[in-house]
Amino acid sequence: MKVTVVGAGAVGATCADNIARRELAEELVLLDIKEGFAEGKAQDIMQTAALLGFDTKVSGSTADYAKTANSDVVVITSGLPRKPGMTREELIGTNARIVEDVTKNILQHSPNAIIVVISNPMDTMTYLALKSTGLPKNRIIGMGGALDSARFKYQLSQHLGASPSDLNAVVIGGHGDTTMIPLIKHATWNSVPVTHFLSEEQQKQIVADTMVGGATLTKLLGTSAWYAPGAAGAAVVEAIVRDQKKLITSCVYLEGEYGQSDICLGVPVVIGRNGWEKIVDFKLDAEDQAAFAKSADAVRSMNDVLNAPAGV
Ligand SMILES: NC(=O)C1=CN([C@@H]2O[C@H](COP(=O)(O)OP(=O)(O)OC[C@H]3O[C@@H](n4cnc5c(N)ncnc54)[C@H](O)[C@@H]3O)[C@@H](O)[C@H]2O)C=CC1
Ligand SMILES: O=C([O-])CC(=O)C(=O)O
Repeated sequence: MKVTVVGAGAVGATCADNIARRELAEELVLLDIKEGFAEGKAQDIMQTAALLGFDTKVSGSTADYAKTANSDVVVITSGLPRKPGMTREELIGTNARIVEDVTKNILQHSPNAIIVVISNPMDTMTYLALKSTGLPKNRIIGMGGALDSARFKYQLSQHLGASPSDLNAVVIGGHGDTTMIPLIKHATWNSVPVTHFLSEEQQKQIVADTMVGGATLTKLLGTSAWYAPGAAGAAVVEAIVRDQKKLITSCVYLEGEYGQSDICLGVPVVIGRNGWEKIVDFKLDAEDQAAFAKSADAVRSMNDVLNAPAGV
């Protein structure tokens, strides 16, 4: 398998590092627009091979897309990250241009690639990637739910004193500070509902802290996070290249599922060699369904910015 990661910054390089050390590809190309940057990151990762014992061949490229030719999976992380006090949505103007340009270049050399979009605002960038390329919908996957669900499990683990890997919990909806929906009523600690252990107050706190997980780290770091985002991107790549049929909440194109159409939003999907292969459209209660509709409204108004005359 050949994987390309576009953007060799914090998230792209961390994602590439995870892919290499877990040998998710035989060949891995890092590409960046900044002269020499991707080559440098690739060499640095390759110099861990003797220490960590992996055989993935990692190389870098300064915007030479020919080197990415025939990639099976392409992860797009190119674009600006937010600074403290900003929302992800404020990145739309610059990042839309970058994502549209990168996707076009990628497909010229890898027409069959499955594309994993990470750049923010991710729900709108996923929609843009789909609409601007006209690719079959199953080949465009936005990564947000994998990360938000991992953060949800982290918050739950802190309150429960539980191992995060013992927890089952998902976040659906948009990947925004106010649009994500941590489904706490469905979360379990090895099959026992977490609501059994937590007060109403604690549950509210966990949901609120999960929703601003990215903003909290941005404030602490001065830029947005990369370890968990990079690992979450690699988890989606792993599900594809190993044809795992994993159920991972991801941002995909909806055509009536969860009552929404013509929008990309986070829902549980089965991921395998064909990209996202199936949406699991399970019945939400009235409260969660209303939250999903509200989340869709917010993402749809961001998508509308793409077509606005003064937009991108
Ligand atoms: N979906 C998610 O869950 C997450 C999304 N993000 C988003 O991922 C993106 C990247 O974040 P970081 O890696 O922290 O930023 P960064 O600034 O460290 O790296 C971005 C890289 O993109 C490169 N780049 C810019 N334009 C390019 C182009 N046209 N072609 C190729 N490379 C180009 C830059 O040179 C830079 O090296 C941001 O938009 C951020 O908001 C970050 C974390 C989680
Ligand atoms: O918070 C940000 O801007 C980056 C991101 O999407 C995340 O870490 O969830």
